Amino acid sequence: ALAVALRIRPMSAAELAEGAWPVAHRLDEQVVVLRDPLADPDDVLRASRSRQKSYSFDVAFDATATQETVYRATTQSLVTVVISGSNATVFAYGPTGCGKTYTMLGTDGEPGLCARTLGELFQAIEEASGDVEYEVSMSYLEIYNEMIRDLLDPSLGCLQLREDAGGTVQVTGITQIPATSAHEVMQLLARGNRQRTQEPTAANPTSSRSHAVLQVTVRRRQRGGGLRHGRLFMIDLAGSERAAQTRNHGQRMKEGAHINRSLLALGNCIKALSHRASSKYINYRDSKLTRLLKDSLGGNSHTVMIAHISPASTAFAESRSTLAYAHRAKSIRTTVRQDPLSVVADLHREIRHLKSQGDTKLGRPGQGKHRDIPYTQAQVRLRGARQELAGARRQQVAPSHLFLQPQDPALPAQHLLALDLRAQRGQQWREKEQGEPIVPGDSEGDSDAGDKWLEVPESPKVAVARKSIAVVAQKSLGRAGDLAACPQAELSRHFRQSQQHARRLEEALRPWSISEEQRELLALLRCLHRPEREMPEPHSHTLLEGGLRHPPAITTQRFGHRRALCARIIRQQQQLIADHRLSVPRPLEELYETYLRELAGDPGDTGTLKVVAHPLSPTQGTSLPKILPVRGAEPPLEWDSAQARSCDHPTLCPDSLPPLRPTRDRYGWAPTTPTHTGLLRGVPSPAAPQPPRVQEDPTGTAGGGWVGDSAAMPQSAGRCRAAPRASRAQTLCQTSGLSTHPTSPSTLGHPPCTRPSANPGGTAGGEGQQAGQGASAPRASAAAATQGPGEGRRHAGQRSRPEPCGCSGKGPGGAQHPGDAAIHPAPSVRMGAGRLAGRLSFPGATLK
Ligand SMILES: Nc1ncnc2c1ncn2[C@@H]1O[C@H](COP(=O)(O)OP(=O)(O)OP(=O)(O)O)[C@@H](O)[C@H]1O
Repeated sequence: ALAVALRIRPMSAAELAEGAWPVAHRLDEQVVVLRDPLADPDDVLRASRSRQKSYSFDVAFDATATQETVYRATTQSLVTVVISGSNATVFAYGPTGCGKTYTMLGTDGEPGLCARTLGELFQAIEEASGDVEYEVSMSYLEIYNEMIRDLLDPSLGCLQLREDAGGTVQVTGITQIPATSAHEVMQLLARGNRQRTQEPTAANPTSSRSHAVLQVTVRRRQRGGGLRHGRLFMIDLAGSERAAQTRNHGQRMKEGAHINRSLLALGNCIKALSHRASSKYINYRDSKLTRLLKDSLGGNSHTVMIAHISPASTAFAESRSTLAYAHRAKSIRTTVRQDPLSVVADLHREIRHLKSQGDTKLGRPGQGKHRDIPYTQAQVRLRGARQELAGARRQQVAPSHLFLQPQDPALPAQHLLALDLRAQRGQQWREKEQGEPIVPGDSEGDSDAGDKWLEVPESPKVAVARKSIAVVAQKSLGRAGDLAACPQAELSRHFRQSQQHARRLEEALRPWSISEEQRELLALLRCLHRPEREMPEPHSHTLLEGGLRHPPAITTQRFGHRRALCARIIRQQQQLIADHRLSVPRPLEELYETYLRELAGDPGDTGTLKVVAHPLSPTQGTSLPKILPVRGAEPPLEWDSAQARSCDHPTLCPDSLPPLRPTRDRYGWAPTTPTHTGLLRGVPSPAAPQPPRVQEDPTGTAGGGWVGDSAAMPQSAGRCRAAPRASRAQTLCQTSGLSTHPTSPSTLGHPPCTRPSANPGGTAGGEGQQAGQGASAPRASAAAATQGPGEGRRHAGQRSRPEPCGCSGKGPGGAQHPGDAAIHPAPSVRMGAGRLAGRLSFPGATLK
């Protein structure tokens, strides 16, 4: 893009004399603010209008900026551009008397951009390598009243512009003076300036009445290479002026008109170039200035425009239009093209250079390569190495292919078949047992199926399919015999070997006279192949994961079996609950909810669930009771849930799930009714339900603690409630076919045990609270549960101290010590849904 800089000169003496004040300020390195001096702060009608406007540029300078600063920020970079053979342009633009000539030419003490640029240009040429030759020449012209004059030889008169075949605009017949030093150029420049038309105006006593164009041409010739031309234009434009401001008449006025016309043409070009997408045609022909600047503006040049303004309030209008002009120029984009001929020449030279390098490295003379013995030898060795590398690569890749083969291509088919079979059996069973219409994917129905569907015989079609899959699997296993026989360690070793082999080959190639590029290529190839060694491992992981996601038929079968068992357990428990008209404790509801969600695969509802059919209506039939979400409803019954709450979800702490079958050694519970030999040992048969009995409190201080007993249960502050709990447990065990532990405190009169209180604040309610306070009791239970199951059951406000507890180390909740449960799962169902079933069986056997 065209780089645009803005320079604000200091206030002149004349401006200060006429009482002007500064209205243009540099805000930061790029932003300039112009304040309207006529804006009346008391004008309420224009109060909302902004009285100042900011403009941003590539770089902005104020009065404090030195010539050196301006040079470094704008023009210095162009030196390298020009000596490398490209075009560059720097031009000063602005109203008359704003410092354009000062910036470009400067003074003796403060030389301007021209002197500095030329000084650095020659210095760079001097420092350039001996391979490159430079020739510098210069021409200096002015465009005065639309006429081109040679400032180095004014006698030539009016010169003409023409475009050469390459589209470059040239001034015919202009004097080109070779220069060998900056000093020489500056002398020529001074000579030309003396010829430049300069007249005093009211605005500037040394007003330039023409556009001055210094053209420095640098011819760059690379030894053995092509020739390049770099051109540097340094243009000091005449200042735009207003007749009223300059108070010009006659010739001055005519000059001013020409100046303004050419500047207007320049402005139009800038406008058109800044909207290049919409305006395809750029009219450079309106003035000599724009024709000359065609390359600089329209492309093929690195161009810098330095706009100048006065800070004075009296120059506000000119400053505003200049800022807008320069701001618009900022959006011009230029594309620097290189001389195609010189580019081609450079490329040829590069090719020759590379060829000669290659010849030297391979020991091959430029001519007669086939007769050269070292070259032929190198070719043979290279061919051999190539073959060896290819072999190594094949070896390296082969095991990857083995890994990539699926373990058993028939496996997916088997899975499909198993799923189909399962669905088919479920369908058959339901039709037979329930006569229900079947909804595909009805998981609840599947659960209900129990293990009956397992007994449905396999259809002949499925059996045939299974056999054919087995045959295919056998065949494919035979084909992949190598893989099966080759353990992973062996394959890894194989990879390492081939990798080492490749490295050895690479080492062997190193002393050869191969080029740097070839060596780099080899290294790259090795890097490319390396990941393949590591690839099989993640891939095998993926395969393994896939296998887990699609478990084999046997796993599916097992899972179905467990689910069926689980459903049976739940049914029987429901029967038990219904028969005894027991309320469902909240943890059980939660577990049940989790269970149903697992069945439905829906992690959604978290509301409290309530068994609708319970406790008022006994569970009917064999189907699961319907459970509806009841948000915010308190569970109707307190329940010692410490253990259950300590681990709500079976998948989160599966190891703490209570076993279904009571074991004496761990929990102090043992079945006393060996007649029940089903999966739920100790659970009374639903066919012969016995109502739960309320055990009399041996101490006579509390009721049985069962729901509904709360009214009858007096508060018993500070007393351990383990005894009635144990009594209830005992009662239940009697009714459910379980027996209390022979050494249970409830039967042995509470052998005291000293346990540190886990509830120092005494926030957990005691059993008396639970039983006697109805709905508030579960909260206390929950609080107690947070302190560890089986602990902290005492009344609120009870002080923390070791105290005798009337339990046998199981906690006052009777059977509620960690891991306590009345029913233990059979070993075969202690996984997955079976575990969940174990949790569900828990309250049924420990009910008070
Ligand atoms: N940055 C500056 N620092 C100090 N003096 C400056 C600066 N810029 C301009 N001047 C002074 O302002 C006066 C006018 O400057 P100059 O002749 O360069 O203006 P100009 O834009 O070239 O005017 P014109 O277009 O009429 O030729 C000169 O006396 C010059 O020394």
